[in-house]
Amino acid sequence: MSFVEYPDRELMMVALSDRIASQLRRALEVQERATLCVPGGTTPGPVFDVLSELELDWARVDVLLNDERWVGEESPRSNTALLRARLLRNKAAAARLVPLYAPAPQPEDRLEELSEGVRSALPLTVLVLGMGADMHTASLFPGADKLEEALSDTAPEVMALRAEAAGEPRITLTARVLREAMHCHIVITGAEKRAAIERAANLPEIEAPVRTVLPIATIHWAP
Ligand SMILES: O=C1O[C@H](COP(=O)(O)O)[C@@H](O)[C@H](O)[C@H]1O
Repeated sequence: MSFVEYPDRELMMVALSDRIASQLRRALEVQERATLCVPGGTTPGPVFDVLSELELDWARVDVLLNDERWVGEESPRSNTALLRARLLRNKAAAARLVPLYAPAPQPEDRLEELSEGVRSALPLTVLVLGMGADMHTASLFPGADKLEEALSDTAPEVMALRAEAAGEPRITLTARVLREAMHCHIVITGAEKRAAIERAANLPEIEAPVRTVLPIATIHWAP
């Protein structure tokens, strides 16, 4: 794992956006399409704002979330709504959204069709992950009901998980899909998350799920 420390958040968001865009551009020189996989939550909004304005052949980019909370887009907790509002606009409006939510009472009701869409966008060209202070990444939460399977090499690409800390049911890419990404970035802010990621490096994945991607990740941190 490599660790990049920035003096402030604004600088980090601009530098990371540039790096993501150049990795996508390079991939598009040698392949027809590229996939950008991004987190939801409170951290990535400013990266989305910058990225959405960058010059790129967005029409050849598939955009996919790491995970989704099982809520409709009218909910302020919808990661898909965040994507539409902050990333899939300006120049990036031409990108294709690979959905990780479809209206239904439970994620299992739509799991097969959503997984099929995800499979069509694999492997991930550029993976950007967030992390909670509890060391979850995507929706791989410590204590989640099917975490062991979701971390295994034989997991399906997408799973529905439930965890007390997660609130609503979740749908998430599994660890093996994350680990197969060509480029992997983790974006975190603040002292609490820095301490958490340092702790994660010495814990088993079942206690610190983010550890599963640390060998391939570049961590971007700002205070
Ligand atoms: O629930 C989630 O949390 C993590 C971390 O979010 P943050 O608000 O602490 O930045 C996020 O990466 C994940 O995509 C999201 O569903």
